[in-house]
Amino acid sequence: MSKVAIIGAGNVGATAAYCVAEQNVADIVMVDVIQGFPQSKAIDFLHASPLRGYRVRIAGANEYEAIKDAKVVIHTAGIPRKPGMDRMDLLKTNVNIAREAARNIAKYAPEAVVIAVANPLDIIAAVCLRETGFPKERIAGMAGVLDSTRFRYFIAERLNVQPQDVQAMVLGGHGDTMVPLSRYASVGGFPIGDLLDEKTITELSDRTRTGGGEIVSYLKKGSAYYAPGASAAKMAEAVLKDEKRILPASAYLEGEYGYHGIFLGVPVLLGRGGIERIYELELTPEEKSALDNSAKAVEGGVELLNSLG
Ligand SMILES: NC(=O)C1=CN([C@@H]2O[C@H](COP(=O)(O)OP(=O)(O)OC[C@H]3O[C@@H](n4cnc5c(N)ncnc54)[C@H](O)[C@@H]3O)[C@@H](O)[C@H]2O)C=CC1
Ligand SMILES: O=C([O-])CC(=O)C(=O)O
Repeated sequence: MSKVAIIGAGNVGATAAYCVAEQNVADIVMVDVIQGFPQSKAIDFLHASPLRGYRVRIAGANEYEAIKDAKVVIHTAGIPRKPGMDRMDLLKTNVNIAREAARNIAKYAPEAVVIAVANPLDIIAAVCLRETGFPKERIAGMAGVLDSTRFRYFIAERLNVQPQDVQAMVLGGHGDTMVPLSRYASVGGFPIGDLLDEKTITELSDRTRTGGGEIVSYLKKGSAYYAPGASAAKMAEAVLKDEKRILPASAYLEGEYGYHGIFLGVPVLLGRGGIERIYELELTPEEKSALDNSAKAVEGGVELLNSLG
């Protein structure tokens, strides 16, 4: 059976592990710096297996060696934000953690597809690319799946329909400048513009942009993890099963959409090889200008990253 390694067994990492277990397609190892912590999660998940029906091996470890030969590595290790903080405020701490993790991924799991999750997401994905030396296809940032699932849920809630019947795509960086593409959103095949008025669509787009912050302001001591964990697991499944899913993900751009040398959320084809294709959508001038604004925010983060040396 394939192996999925999850770096960081905290809220997002453990939730991702639980969701991956339920897919029943890969053994799981969680690595965390806290002694005993990932081991406790692993045993707890195994106790649930008679109830939840999975038959995979689940282990916890404090040494990176445990990720040996993983096909997919989900990098969640890092601090979450608290009220009043921006995701970029996490940069310095989480870059150091990501550098160490990425070097170990390169050492122990050199063939892996890496799904970056820790924030600031588009910057942590860049660190994973630089420090592993992997081809760009094998580094994918998880943000668009989460942001889109939030947008889908808000639309479904408003229309009182099955959330799975709502399709929507959120592009751009994983921050408040992200770009919910309402023009491409649909419900059961109908464009949402046929079902909702402009004011409502704007309201739902705005709530999507600040969806993470809304949870931080309620939770106070951390950030969202159920939907983020499920989103990372969905990406892992696409890779493990070679599903060829079209999903939004943070991908390294070399000219696509006019951007160079940054990770940004765009529609991709996700399969065994990681990001097997990047789709370039036709954007209206308004959409392109919103995406430019989002790319600028990511570029600011990359400058900060470069200044760390
Ligand atoms: N991309 C996205 O859409 C999302 C990203 N996040 C980000 O994910 C990260 C994790 O969030 P949570 O799980 O809620 O935090 P958490 O604090 O619950 O878990 C983080 C874990 O990382 C571990 N850790 C720290 N340094 C480590 C190292 N060097 N090696 C291995 N493990 C290490 C900690 O011991 C802790 O258990 C945060 O940066 C958060 O902002 C959270 C939600 C969504
Ligand atoms: O809001 C945060 O800091 C965590 C996150 O990225 C999200 O939930 O979208």
